[in-house]
Amino acid sequence: MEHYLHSKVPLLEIKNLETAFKIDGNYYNAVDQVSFTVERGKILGVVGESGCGKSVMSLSIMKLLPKGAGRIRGGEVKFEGKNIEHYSEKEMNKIRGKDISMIFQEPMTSLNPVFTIGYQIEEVLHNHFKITKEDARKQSIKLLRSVGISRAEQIVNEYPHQLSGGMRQRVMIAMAIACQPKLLIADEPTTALDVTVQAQILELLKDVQSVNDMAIILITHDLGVVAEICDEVMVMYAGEIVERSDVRSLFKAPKHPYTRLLMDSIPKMDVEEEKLGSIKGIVPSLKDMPRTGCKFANRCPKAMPECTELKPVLAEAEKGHEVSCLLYESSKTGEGTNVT
Ligand SMILES: Nc1ncnc2c1ncn2[C@@H]1O[C@H](COP(=O)(O)OP(=O)(O)OP(=O)(O)O)[C@@H](O)[C@H]1O
Repeated sequence: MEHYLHSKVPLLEIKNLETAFKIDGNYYNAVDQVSFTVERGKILGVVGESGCGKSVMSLSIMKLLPKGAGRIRGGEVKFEGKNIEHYSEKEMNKIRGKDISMIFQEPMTSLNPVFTIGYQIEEVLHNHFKITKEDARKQSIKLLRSVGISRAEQIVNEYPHQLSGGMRQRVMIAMAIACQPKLLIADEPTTALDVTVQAQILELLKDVQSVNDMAIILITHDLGVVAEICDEVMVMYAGEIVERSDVRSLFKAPKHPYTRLLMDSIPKMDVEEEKLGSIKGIVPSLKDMPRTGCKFANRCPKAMPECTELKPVLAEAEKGHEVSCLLYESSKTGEGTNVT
């Protein structure tokens, strides 16, 4: 019975999250009224250009916002049904690395250059488990093998600078899964790598996800990456979710003009490479964010006069497919159309 109840609770549940930064004495929201859930064992892609609030959102989940500058000022973050708001730093440290772990774009900044790879993985194990030095060493070699590093016995004695970028990212993944977390937050894990290595790392993430039955939040500016491995996708613009659905229906019929533009900028094999920069204009800074209407209106090729006045609501335009855009009736009323 207990197991049944437990499995009904989403792994991660975010409700109306608002995270703000203090600029010139005033707070501005970098994450604005964001709500979503992550189910056990699923991969959720979070996509959007630079400055859309993807990283701030994940730092909010981990309670790792820069002290003094950023704070969660509304909403809640529940992990396995428990609100983390009142967790102390000590309690959060128990969760970080063990239940939720994180990998970043550039492993060189997360790996400590003065310690060996083995030492760093073993430290994660010692932090969370009572384990002998010998067992920790065995375990770290096993972990390195599990992420496709064949020379694991040698690599444990090497330093980060002795490895290639792809190898360092594998090491980061080994560290992140060392305690078999229930949730892995991967923030642009392949951006710094060349295309072939990118594909290998994505494949590896998918493998470790299924072996460990972890959930993953994969943050990226690249919808192509989402198509590769995600189950669901959430498109963010200027701190808000503008579209959310399962991957298949998003790619089959993207609804938000922003999502369509992101899709047009996925590099195609036979067409000269275009980058995300091809969307006209830039994400406004927090201080310059439009205060009324849709935040994307001034860059939107489909903008109508009411778009700068009326705020669209994220609502179901089709079953399981939500969008926040006044082109859809559901976003005007806030009620799903219940199309089946
Ligand atoms: N420490 C900070 N102080 C003030 N503003 C910040 C700080 N960190 C982030 N921001 C602002 O919050 C907004 C969201 O930034 P965030 O880094 O989450 O975007 P992102 O979508 O993750 O982009 P990127 O892909 O470049 O990391 C941006 O306007 C950014 O300038």
